[in-house]
Amino acid sequence: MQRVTSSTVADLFDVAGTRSLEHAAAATLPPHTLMQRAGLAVARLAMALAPHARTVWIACGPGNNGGDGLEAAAQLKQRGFAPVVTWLGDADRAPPDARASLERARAAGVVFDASPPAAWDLAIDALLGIGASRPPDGVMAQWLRSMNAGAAPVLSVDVPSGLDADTGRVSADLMPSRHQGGRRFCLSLLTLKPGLFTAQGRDAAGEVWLDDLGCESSAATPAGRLAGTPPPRARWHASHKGSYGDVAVIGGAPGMAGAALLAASAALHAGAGRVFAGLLDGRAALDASQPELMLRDAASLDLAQMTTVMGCGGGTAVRALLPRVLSTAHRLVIDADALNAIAFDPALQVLLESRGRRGQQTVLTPHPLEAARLLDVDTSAVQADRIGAAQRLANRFGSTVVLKGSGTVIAAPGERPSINLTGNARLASAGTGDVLAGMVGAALASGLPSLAAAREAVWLHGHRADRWPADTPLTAGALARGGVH
Ligand SMILES: NC(=O)C1=CN([C@@H]2O[C@H](COP(=O)(O)OP(=O)(O)OC[C@H]3O[C@@H](n4cnc5c(N)ncnc54)[C@H](O)[C@@H]3O)[C@@H](O)[C@H]2O)[C@@H](O)CC1
Ligand SMILES: [K+]
Repeated sequence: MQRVTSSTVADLFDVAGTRSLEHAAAATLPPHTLMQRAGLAVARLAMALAPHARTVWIACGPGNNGGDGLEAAAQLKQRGFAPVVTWLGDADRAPPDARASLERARAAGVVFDASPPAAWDLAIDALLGIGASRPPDGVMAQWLRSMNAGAAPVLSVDVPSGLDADTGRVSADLMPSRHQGGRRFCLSLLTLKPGLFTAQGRDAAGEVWLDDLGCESSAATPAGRLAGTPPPRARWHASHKGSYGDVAVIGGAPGMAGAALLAASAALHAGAGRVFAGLLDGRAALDASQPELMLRDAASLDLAQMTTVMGCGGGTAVRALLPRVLSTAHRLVIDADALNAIAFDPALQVLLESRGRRGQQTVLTPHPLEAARLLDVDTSAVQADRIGAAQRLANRFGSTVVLKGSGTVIAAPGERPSINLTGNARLASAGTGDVLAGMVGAALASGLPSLAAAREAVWLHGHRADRWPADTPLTAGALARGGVH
């Protein structure tokens, strides 16, 4: 059993992949073995989370997820705990593994009840796993809401009940409250599922653990991966500012210069050799607080030699520069208003598509609304399948795509999408996206290929937020400079 952290490197398997692994494993093992291993793993984690628990409420559903709960109840009871099971199944219709675990729980003397105990020290949610076919309702939903509202920790078996294991969608009324409720844990069984790490999945699951039940995962193709910590990038002693590349930030239309200056600052502090700010606000001549930044007229920059970060605070003015930038920029990060301009202009889309064929590296950094515009769908369609949306965008435009939001997805044509696990809700503030664009620019300018550059920058951006002191406000300016100064 292992805890999943932002450094974990692991494959992610969707429901179809997990099912085929389950079948392959079950075929080589005596009957009920997988469920017994699953139940034991749940019981062990439960004991570690609440070693002094007097009452453990285990809510079990009608299928094999419920079977895991019943097995865990038997194991806990045998170890001196007092599990109370509420089971929504029917002994005559339960799947064989669950029925065997039901017998074991009964034989162990587990208490079964029709309704939850008056109080509990740990709740185990074994209502639905990867077999959820519709949003929970009725008694099941009521029990989930009780768990969410209780002060005790909640341990979800395999996935939080009602979570779409492939996409991370959960119906809003079953999400834990931000203001009440205990800590949340999820023990994913056999495989890690992508939905645990993106969309609402991270908040619904809480701290994720994996038990592979002693099974190999080579019999299925992963749907994605957790890429873990990027490799450190060495700076040679015998190097100079030209060794780390030039970044040109183009954006900052009148009234929005701050966005471009944030991106430029982030590029500078992320290690770019030289940073030019090509502001569309002709009035800005010097940023006195950042004298290292070289302010230039955007039209005068030789983009073929540089990495360009395009769009931060660009407004509509950025549109006129895009044909030249898309054609000539050797390495390019496209953000914010530049993405919007491309979404509404088929001619720009053709220019973007052709970059890959010319060997030019491109990273798109949309948030869900920008991604929706580029895909000509609405935001909810993007959020309903973030991994699929990121991959479609990458394929459509021949670019690396960073789909921002909880569980940032990074996709590139022909590559397995990955989900980044650094970062937290403190990044939900103005300007942090501009900072990320600048950081991707610096990574690209160093010579990293676009996918590696995107992964490195996204990881580092979130990592800075994760290390941010709790008592210090996180501002984009300080984030760009690498921390609190
Ligand atoms: N068979 C085994 O030995 C193993 C099973 N495992 C567990 O089994 C789970 C998958 O089991 P199942 O395929 O039985 O699926 P689930 O137990 O996730 O759910 C399927 C059952 O719930 C019902 N159902 C679906 N949505 C519902 C809803 N909204 N409201 C009420 N009932 C609903 C279905 O009719 C079916 O009876 C995994 O998530 C995992 O927890 C794992 O432990 C691996 C080993
Ligand atoms: K569950």
